[in-house]
Amino acid sequence: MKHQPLSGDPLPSHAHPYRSAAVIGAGSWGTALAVTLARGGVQTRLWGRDRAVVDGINRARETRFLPGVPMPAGLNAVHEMEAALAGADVALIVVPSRAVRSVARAVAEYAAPGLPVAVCAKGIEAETGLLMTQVAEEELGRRPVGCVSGPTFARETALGHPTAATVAFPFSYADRLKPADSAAVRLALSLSTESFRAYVSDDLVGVEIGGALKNVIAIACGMMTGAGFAENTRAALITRGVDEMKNLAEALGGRRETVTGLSGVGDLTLTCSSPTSRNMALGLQLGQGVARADCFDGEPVVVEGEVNAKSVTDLARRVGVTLPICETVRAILHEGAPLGDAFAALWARPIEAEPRAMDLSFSHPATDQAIATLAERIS
Ligand SMILES: NC(=O)C1=CN([C@@H]2O[C@H](COP(=O)(O)OP(=O)(O)OC[C@H]3O[C@@H](n4cnc5c(N)ncnc54)[C@H](OP(=O)(O)O)[C@@H]3O)[C@@H](O)[C@H]2O)C=CC1
Ligand SMILES: O=C(CO)COP(=O)(O)O
Repeated sequence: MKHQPLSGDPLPSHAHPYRSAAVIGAGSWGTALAVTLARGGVQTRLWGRDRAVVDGINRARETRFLPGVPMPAGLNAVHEMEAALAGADVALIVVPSRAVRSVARAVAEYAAPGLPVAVCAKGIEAETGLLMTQVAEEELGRRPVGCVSGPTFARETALGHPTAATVAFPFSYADRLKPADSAAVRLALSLSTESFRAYVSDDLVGVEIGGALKNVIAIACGMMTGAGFAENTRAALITRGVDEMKNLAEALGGRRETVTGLSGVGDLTLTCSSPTSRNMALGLQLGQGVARADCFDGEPVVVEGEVNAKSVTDLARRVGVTLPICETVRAILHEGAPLGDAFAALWARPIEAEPRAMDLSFSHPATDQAIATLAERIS
């Protein structure tokens, strides 16, 4: 039953959205999700660790994370975890991936037994190689843990641009008997408004691997674009990136077809297409030759693909999957490889079959000279 896809039917009409939600993390994505829930009529408490941000939301009804977006009625910010979780029907954890474990631990202290928790961070834990939901599960004990993922720039979501995302939770036997009561269906309904559509999945691995890898591949797209290459290059990276997602998802027990959905191809397309993406933006700057310390004018910015270039390749190596694009980004960001040489080597890999099923036994015709020429063009 574990890997049986849900049907494509509409969600059960007798399902009810949650009445109240706690959103843990008052940055740009946490606030955008809280705004979305509140607009749909869910009483929403947004927990932030920065008192000034919390006060700004409650008093001025605005936040520096989403300038110009008014906070709707039904959304209140709090600074105490206990207050955020009191009476909540569902909780969303929306902090950077490196903070998910400590925040989930704090949530576990006050969350009601059985409270469903959705993790909205994208990444793999560096120290353990665990998916974000697995990290949260370790801290949250017997509470159902799922995720929300998809092509969702926070600002566009908060401004009400039509947006879609996937809500994934494991589907137990009881959930299959009564899908209307499942956390996935109820959270999807809670998030759905006239501008936000939520789809439902039971394939957490497939969904989370898409979210973790797309950031790394977006850095690659940015690097190549920044170095002066154009649309052919970006399309190749996106398409071969999908292959990397599928292979890793499958090796970890996820489904290849999940990768073709919003959380995989959808998010990869978004993130690799726009400098609004912080991952793409980092790649663009590095490709233009800006030193890492000077990127984003030296401001600290959450770039999940940077740390995850290492964690996803560590994980892939452990399960015997090769991720050539992610390995290239890792080599540049973490192993001091010159950008031009690393991308030249990526393009000079042995010729492969597409799709994988075909066996090819000849080797790549590229000579050392051809590699050197491409490396020179990039650097
Ligand atoms: N922004 C987007 O468009 C989207 C982001 N995401 C994902 O959401 C996650 C969060 O990103 P995003 O909201 O954009 O990041 P932001 O930088 O906008 O906000 C991060 C928030 O997390 C808080 N935070 C950081 N570390 C901790 C910690 N140890 N304990 C408690 N709070 C902490 C920050 O608090 P402080 O300000 O005090 O540092 C801040 O409120 C990432 O994994 C990202 O990939 C997913 C979809 C869309
Ligand atoms: O995940 C995102 C959109 O879906 C946000 O992308 P960035 O973190 O690259 O800005």
